[in-house]
Amino acid sequence: MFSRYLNKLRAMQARQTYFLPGILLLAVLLLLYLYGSWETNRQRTLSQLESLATVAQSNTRLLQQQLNSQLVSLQQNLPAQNPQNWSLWVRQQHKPHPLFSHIALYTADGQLLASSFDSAAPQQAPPALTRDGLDFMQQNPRFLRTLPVNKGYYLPYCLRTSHPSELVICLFTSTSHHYLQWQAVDSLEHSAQRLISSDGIILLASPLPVSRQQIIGTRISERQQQYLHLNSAEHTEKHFLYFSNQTEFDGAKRLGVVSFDPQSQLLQIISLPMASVLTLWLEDIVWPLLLFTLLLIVYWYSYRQSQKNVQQNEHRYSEESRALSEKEKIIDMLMSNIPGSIYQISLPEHLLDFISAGDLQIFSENDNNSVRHSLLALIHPDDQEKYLQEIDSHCTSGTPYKIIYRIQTLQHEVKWIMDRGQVVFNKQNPCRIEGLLIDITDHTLSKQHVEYLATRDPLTELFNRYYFNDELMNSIEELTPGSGKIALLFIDLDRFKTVNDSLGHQVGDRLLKLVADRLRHLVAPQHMVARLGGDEFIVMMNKPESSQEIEHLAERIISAVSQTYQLDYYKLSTSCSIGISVCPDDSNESYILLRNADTAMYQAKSRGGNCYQFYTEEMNQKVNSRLTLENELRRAVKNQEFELYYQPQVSTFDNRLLGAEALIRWIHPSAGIVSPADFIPIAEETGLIREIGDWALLEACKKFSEWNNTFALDMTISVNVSVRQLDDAFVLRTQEILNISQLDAKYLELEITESLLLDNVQENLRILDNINKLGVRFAMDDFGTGYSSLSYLKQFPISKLKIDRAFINEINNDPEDEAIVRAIIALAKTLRLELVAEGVENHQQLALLQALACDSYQGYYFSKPVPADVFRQRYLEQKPPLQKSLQQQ
Ligand SMILES: Nc1nc2c(ncn2[C@@H]2O[C@H](COP(=O)(O)O[C@H]3[C@@H](O)[C@H](n4cnc5c(=O)[nH]c(N)nc54)O[C@@H]3COP(=O)(O)O)[C@@H](O)[C@H]2O)c(=O)[nH]1
Repeated sequence: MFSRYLNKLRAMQARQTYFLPGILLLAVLLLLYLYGSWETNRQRTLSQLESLATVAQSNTRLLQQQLNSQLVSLQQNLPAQNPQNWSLWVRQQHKPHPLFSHIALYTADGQLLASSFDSAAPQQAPPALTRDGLDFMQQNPRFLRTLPVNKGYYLPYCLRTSHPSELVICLFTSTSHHYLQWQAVDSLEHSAQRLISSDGIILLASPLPVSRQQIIGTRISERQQQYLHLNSAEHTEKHFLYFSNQTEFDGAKRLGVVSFDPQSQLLQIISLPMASVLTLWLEDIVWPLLLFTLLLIVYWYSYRQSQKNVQQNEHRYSEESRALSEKEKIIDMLMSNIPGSIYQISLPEHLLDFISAGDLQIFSENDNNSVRHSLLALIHPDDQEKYLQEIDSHCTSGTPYKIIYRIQTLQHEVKWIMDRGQVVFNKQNPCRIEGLLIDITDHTLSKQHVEYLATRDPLTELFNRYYFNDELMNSIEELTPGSGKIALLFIDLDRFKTVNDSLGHQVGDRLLKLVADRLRHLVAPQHMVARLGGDEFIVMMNKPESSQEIEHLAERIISAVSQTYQLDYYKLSTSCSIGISVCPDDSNESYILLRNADTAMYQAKSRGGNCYQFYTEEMNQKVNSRLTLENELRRAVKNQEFELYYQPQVSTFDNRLLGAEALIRWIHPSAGIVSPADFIPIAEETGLIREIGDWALLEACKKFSEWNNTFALDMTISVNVSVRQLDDAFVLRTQEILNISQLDAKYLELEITESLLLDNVQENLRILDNINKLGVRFAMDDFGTGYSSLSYLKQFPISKLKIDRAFINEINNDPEDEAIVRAIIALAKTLRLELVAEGVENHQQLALLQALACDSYQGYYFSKPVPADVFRQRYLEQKPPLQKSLQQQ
């Protein structure tokens, strides 16, 4: 659209530039035409004047001839002797004649003798002849100076006669005689005739205005005489042309023809006023002039129209230009905001014809834009082949394409580019590419970073579990029969939890990083090491040569991990347990391989750790039975398959019932009673312990509330609490249970295992304190088997120690056990803690405990754990005798 206006405007402007030269040309042509027509008209007028002059000359000659014959006749009639009265003779001779009106007779010196004019009135007689004419005349008749007579002018034609008196006879023709009065011919109106004697006297001027009559008979100016060559010897019969400067006669500018008649010695001038010449010329040119004017008007009109159109188009052009520049600004702005650069490339050279600035700074402002860069040269060498292959394929298909490659900018920056373009064809030949380059560097780098994060463990920067799983599955898929094996080495740090809990997570994290570094350096590049989480690592060995190679790596890992670690303020030692599974020997499924390696690792742990263990099928069976148990336990929770047994706690000295420990039993529908030793660990691992523990606590509290009330007792109930149950919710739950059961908090004692309590000291301490604030007391179970830290003992709100069965069992035979029990009793006394000895099975044990002043005991010696109704019936309804013996059992 815009270019159409522009082309139109240029064409119009071009046409306009021809207008002035056109006008000039027309003017020149007009001038040439005018000049030509003027010249033609002038020549024609002159030629007509020439013709008229010729006619006038012959008329004059004719007049002369006739006058000559009259003069000759008068001369012949002259009397030989001078008469008395010449006037009479003149009257006699004077006869009417068409060519002259009067006769006069002069003396040789020009004095008038007589005339046919009225002599009575002197002013009506011709004046004397001047000498100039007479001297010149000789014997030949000729016209003399025109004379004024009686208010008129007469042209005398005179003959110096051969009379002895040298008389001169003159015939007078009035200048107003019709013969002399110039008759303008039709073809040349307003022409005038002048007769001038050879000595420059104006003889006749016809027509002549009255005001100019006095010039008749006068001599023309010297300048005119020279002009007419009157004084030269060139008087031949030729023509002279007058132009507009001839104003001698009537003051009007004239164009005329001068002919000199040597015979009559007269100059005959035929002229036309310039005004008439001009009129004739104008008549000639009027139509062409009108035509030209019309042409000019049309030309001018079309010029004006064209000018108007030019102005209109200029206006439109400027409007369009403005709109275009606005659009350009918008497009520039849009282009600069486009997340990329629009480009055009010529094929096959791959030279950039155009590339918008956009936000893709491939070229700096200093780059010479006139230099056409090759996009191909900018593409990273590693990506060029891929780029060319793509372009080639799209040169055939012509479909839009999307290629991602790197470019090196002229500032040596590497950018990731998404190139979305299309090949453009010219007559089915690929000629160029048009497209959009989008800078996806940030996106690609962040994607790479995300991919890195997605595949890496943030702490150790080893591969993470997800990436490892993918790689394991891929490796298994690629494995073909006979092509080799894959070995998984499942690594778990021994007692890492203790490090974490005792030295804090920061130290634990640093230890994990150091372990990861050692693994990274140990494992060859064709293998892979990853962190599964926590203190679990895994190594995937790709196609190990033999089981020896696997063992060798496992040994090296164990050795490396067990080397001392130097942390800022700590020197730490740890070890690891490794479980090994092999594909395809142990499984072709990645998750089974992992599970098997895990199982084997647990086996290694159960062997004391710091060793490796290959997976065996038996391990799996064990795991399977455990899984079965887990499922059944879930069902048991759902179906309330539990029952509480109660084992009495009695005074060492008099068997007085002090309280009881609630011990859970699982009444399995088919297997019968299942020991808590078998299912509590699974309940703890699966989290089912919360539900089970809550149930046991509620049940025990309800039972003892009931029994204390019913039998007006002061009995304490001890309930085992797993450390997995300890959280803020448990505090609330305990309060709630006390409320529900209406048991006084002072009768509730919660048993906590020492070793487990120390796993998360601060948190556990806070929770125990909160429970203790309810009035609930705590007993430390299995005391002596764990760390037996005195500082913790002081910190925790413990009111009772339960001496572990392991020390009581051989107390009578093993002095060390006795010494330990003795120490525990002393400690409890010092700290003012109650004491219960567990697992008292015989009298000797009881006796020794009595000797050691242990307050109370619990054990088969007095009673095994019994169901509630048995407990009620046996120990509440029937009071047991003091110092009950073994026989009662
Ligand atoms: N978290 C919970 N743990 C519980 C609960 N109920 C029991 N348990 C724990 O299970 C473990 C095994 O308990 P159990 O099979 O009931 O064994 C207890 C006694 O029967 C046994 N005992 C008592 N006297 C003797 C004895 O003279 N000889 C002998 N061989 N065994 C005896 O000791 C177990 C009581 O131990 P403790 O709790 O440490 O006092 C056991 O660890 C229970 O704690 C529960 O509800 N929640």
